[in-house]
Amino acid sequence: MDTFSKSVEEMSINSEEPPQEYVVKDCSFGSIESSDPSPGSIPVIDISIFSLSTSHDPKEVENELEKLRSALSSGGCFQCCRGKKKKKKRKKYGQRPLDRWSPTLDILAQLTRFAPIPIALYSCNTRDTVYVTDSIVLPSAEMSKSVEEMSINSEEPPQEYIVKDSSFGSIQSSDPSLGSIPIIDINIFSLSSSHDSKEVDNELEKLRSALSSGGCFQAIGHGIPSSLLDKLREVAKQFFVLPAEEKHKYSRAANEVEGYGQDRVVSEKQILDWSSRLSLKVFPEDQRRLNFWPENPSDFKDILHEYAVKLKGVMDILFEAMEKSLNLVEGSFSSQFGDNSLIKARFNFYPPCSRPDMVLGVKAHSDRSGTTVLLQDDEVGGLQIFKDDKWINVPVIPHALVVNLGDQMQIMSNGIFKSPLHRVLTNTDKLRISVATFNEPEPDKEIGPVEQLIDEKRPRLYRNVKNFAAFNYECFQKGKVALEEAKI
Ligand SMILES: O=C(O)CCC(=O)C(=O)O
Ligand SMILES: [Fe+2]
Repeated sequence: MDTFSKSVEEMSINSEEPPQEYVVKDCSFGSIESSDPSPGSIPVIDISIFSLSTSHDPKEVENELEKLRSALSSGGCFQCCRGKKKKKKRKKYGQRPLDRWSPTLDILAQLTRFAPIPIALYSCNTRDTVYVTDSIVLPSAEMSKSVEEMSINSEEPPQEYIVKDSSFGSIQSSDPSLGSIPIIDINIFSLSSSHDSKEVDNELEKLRSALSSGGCFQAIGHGIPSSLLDKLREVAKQFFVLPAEEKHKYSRAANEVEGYGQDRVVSEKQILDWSSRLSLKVFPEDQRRLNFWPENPSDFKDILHEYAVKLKGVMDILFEAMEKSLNLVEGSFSSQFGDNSLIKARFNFYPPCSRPDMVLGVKAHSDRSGTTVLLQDDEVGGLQIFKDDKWINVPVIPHALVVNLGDQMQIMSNGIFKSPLHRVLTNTDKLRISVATFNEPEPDKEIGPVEQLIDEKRPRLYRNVKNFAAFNYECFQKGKVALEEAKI
């Protein structure tokens, strides 16, 4: 089977010769043993001194700051330790979960108050050793004001938010194209419905056509009570309008996805989105990190849980219908997600913006998920899908759910179903809320085009992939598009 190549762990265990893709041309760096160890040439800095909560005397702080300035302006690198703790026996292999770095990252974040430097640092161990596990970038934007604050003061968006050569106009001025996103009654697909087979076939054909053209439709008849959808939007709004200090209790770490915050910044050139988000993993249930689930409003957790359980049922109906619409064996898609597939919820909050002609709520992207189900705001539009070479508005239908496919379904369907490019426009006077839920395969499960969809007329378009989330992130950092990179 054609797969992404073996992991380095596998090759190492078998002492295999590294394949061509790993070989650095014209290499002259030798192995780690043969390079000059130069002990002491990378300064070691005790960053706990910079923590706001410590009581070091100002002289000590100044000394350490000077060491920091000198390290960063010479080599641009240092090893950090935190206090003078006893040396603990370190595990031979394996990294700490990244959330354990958070206290260190917080101190590093505080550093930018002292030193206005873009810090590109690495996750650090508690004592003297820098493990290069995942680089984090804390450019000034990440530390600066939130979009909520700027919106309240009607501030002009800073440079980092301005989309160059923007021509998207504001939502009011773009072509409404009502009706161009199909509406599908998914109740017809549920086992308990009593529709005749002709009706079911018609709706399956509508589904196939929607997903293989725009990759998107509005689902009605999904069975989730309207009152629950209203409550979900309401608790989301209540959370986002809380004071900043309250929301910051749930802030995500700079190098993590879960929690409250703005864009995860991976490059200095990145244009920022005019939105705040709260991202939470809801399934598998035992992987929930409840410390990120807001206590305020008090019914937030229960409502999200209730919605998530119902949504899982909707996803099951959708998978079955998608398989049927392509005459596939039952489970062709769903079995690729595994028994412990992930569902992540992302609450999006778009405050009004004084320059909707130059700033986007979310820049154009396709979702990396398998399937995304989106609850839109009940009044304010903004979502646009790129279809037939133009951006079209997704109309607001208060109790419908927008279904758009993600990249992994495009791969599994061998390119028959589409993962649409979409974006969100801002507006000058109304805030907008949406709740996106992303269904993804278990990270360790290999996914790939369903064999039944590969033939001479339609050869295999994509390789098999594992952990598409990580692959996608890697590509994003390099300015590449994961779907393109997964092509054969
Ligand atoms: O807010 C929306 O309508 C869409 C949000 C979105 O595309 C996302 O969260 O991936
Ligand atoms: Fe999206």
